[in-house]
Amino acid sequence: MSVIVGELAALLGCALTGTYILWSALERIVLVATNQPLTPFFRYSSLGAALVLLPVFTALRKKHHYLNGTRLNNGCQLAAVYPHRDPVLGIDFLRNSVKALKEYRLLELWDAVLAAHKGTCWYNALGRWMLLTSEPDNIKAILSTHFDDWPMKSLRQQVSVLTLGPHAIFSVNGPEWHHARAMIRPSFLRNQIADLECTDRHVDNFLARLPRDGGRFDVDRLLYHFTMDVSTDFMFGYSTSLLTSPTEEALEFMTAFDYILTTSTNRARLGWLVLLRPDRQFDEYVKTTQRFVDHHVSQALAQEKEKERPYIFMNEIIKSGASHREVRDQLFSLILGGRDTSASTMASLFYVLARKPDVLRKLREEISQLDGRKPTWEELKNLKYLNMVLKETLRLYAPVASNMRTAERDTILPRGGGPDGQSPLFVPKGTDCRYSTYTLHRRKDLWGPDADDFRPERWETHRPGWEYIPFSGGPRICIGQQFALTQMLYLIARVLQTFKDIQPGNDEPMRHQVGSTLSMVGGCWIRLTPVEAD
Ligand code: HEM
Repeated sequence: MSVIVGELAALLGCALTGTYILWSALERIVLVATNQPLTPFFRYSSLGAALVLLPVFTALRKKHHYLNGTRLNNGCQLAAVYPHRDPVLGIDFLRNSVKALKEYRLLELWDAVLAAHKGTCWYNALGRWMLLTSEPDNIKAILSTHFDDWPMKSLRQQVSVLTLGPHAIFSVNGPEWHHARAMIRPSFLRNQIADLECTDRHVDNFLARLPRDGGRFDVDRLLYHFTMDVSTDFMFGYSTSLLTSPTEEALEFMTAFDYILTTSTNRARLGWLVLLRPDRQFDEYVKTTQRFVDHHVSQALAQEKEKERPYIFMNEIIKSGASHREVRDQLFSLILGGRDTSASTMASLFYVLARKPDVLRKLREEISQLDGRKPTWEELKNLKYLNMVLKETLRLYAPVASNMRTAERDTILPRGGGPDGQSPLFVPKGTDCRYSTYTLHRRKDLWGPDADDFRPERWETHRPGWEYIPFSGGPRICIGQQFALTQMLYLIARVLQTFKDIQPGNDEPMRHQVGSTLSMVGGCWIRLTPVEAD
């Protein structure tokens, strides 16, 4: 009933404001053309007032469309609305979000909002109404069952275009995305992913950098160097060697890569306002990263470079017939997709291991089955407890902690409507929907009362569905999932074979900065005791 009343009121509002705007415009046109007013009520028309009423008219039209869609689509009900103090622009929510972001508790803020609104609600972001959800059924609809309704647009796409280029797999949708995915897929299907030789070389370099004297150090930075070295080696057959002897070119690339990654999210948040805030450094660094990738692509295309390994991702992509530009954008996507996500996950894991002696002890017991041998790929997969520990890390500290999609057309989400949030929800075309993986992975109704605790043992019985999406799900599921898991399992196993104890290097609480991936504030400081120190 309230939907019908609201719909009628919105329709009436639309009719009144629309008529006034149209009439004022006509009055002005007729006056200019004939020097005569159109009606005797001319003096009540005003172009200024019409301009002010235009956004009101647009808002009422959208509201009418939402209410009408809700009424006409069987079972749909209205979703909760965040109780804005400023419902026009939502400045209050923006201010809270910026404050929370600065205090490293943005994810907790969204968590509280979702808890207060039964898992789904509307909020106003500078005049644009957006959905926030942590409902597994909604996430499944967005990523899988209604995949075509929900392309990757808006902020996330803008970030990708800015940093990776227009052809990058993260920047495109529809046929272009199918094409990009098909181009990359063969690189990941090969059993070379299970070939640990390349990873092993970089793990050796990583282990060599770890202090053996029990001194505290920041493992976070070394992990980012490790993932960059290993990614570039797999992609180009040339490693940045940041852990050993980086070239000038590699250091320049790393500096540029870090800068554009940290600033791109903020730049994309500005939308078109970005034109008013040019950042020369950003543009320069984008060129630096492109030059770096270009250089290696050109070498491969000219086949000047002797193959150091039989299998290099770049050569596989080139074989697909892709243009130089496409190869560059995809390779850069793969480096971006792989470097920070894996490093962030492993940093969180080290932080936890330094504070969970029980987990560490169990892990070391399991690893001791290898009798000090380096694990093979099959052995890695059989280290059950290690696999559970990694799953639990990806649950609590999923590096891609939230994500967003945009409704391409009017569509329906299965949950979020009605007072209990369990009815279907009509979603108008153009709506941005943000989903919080952070909240989803910590929901007590889905994970039990100990959802906030790090408890790898839960994975003995838990068979996850859409309540667990560290690698996303559906057709756009992370293409590098197996590659990433193998690298991480291998590195952790080798560290535990080399060091018998991990201790915290400071008393700092774990805090994460939210960018395109999570990064640990202040790094991850630990102390290690080598096995031979008995
Ligand atoms: C812990 C490690 C990783 C995590 C948690 C992770 C997570 C994710 C997530 C959540 C997505 C979906 C993004 C979206 O739809 O907006 C994604 C996509 C993707 N990831 Fe990963 N990722 C990891 C490692 C890697 C690695 C190592 C690579 C490459 C070597 C990689 C390459 C990609 C690519 C290319 C996509 C885009 C797929 C598409 O759009 O079709 N990822 N990843």
